[in-house]
Amino acid sequence: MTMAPKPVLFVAACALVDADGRVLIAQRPEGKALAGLWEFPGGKVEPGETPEETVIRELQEELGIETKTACLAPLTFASHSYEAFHLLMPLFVCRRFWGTPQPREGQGLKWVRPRDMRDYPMPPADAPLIPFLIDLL
Ligand SMILES: Nc1nc2c([nH]c(=O)n2[C@H]2C[C@H](O)[C@@H](COP(=O)(O)OP(=O)(O)OP(=O)(O)O)O2)c(=O)[nH]1
Repeated sequence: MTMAPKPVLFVAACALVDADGRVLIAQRPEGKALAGLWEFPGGKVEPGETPEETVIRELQEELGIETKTACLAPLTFASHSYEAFHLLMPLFVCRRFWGTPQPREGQGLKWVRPRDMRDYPMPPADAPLIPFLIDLL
């Protein structure tokens, strides 16, 4: 039997870094897929958007902060097969942003050191990204 090919889902995410080298993670709200897990802020790349534009939009919508393309540095990416789709997710690093992140969607927010991220359950696609943040910070 042949299987239907999985669609590739294109998501863009961002590691916001504070002056102490901690990274912001957000808890996925109830009702969404992977609810309760801690993730990097971000979301689906909409048609016509660059991944940088997606990150800038999602940071505004989810956290109420502003940044710009010049402040987003590519770090690495996730490529992970979930049951229903294959996730392709570039991860940017952002150290320069305006405003204080607020939980605009009622999500939990936490600033954590990359070496402590293992204490926060994250989606399976995210685990391979953590060593890159440990090396960077
Ligand atoms: N934002 C984000 N999504 C992640 C991470 N790891 C991971 O597997 N994902 C998955 C979960 C979702 O299947 C997908 C992101 O979609 P989403 O549902 O959060 O995106 P969105 O905000 O555009 O969604 P929605 O309002 O349409 O529900 O990527 C991560 O670290 N950050």
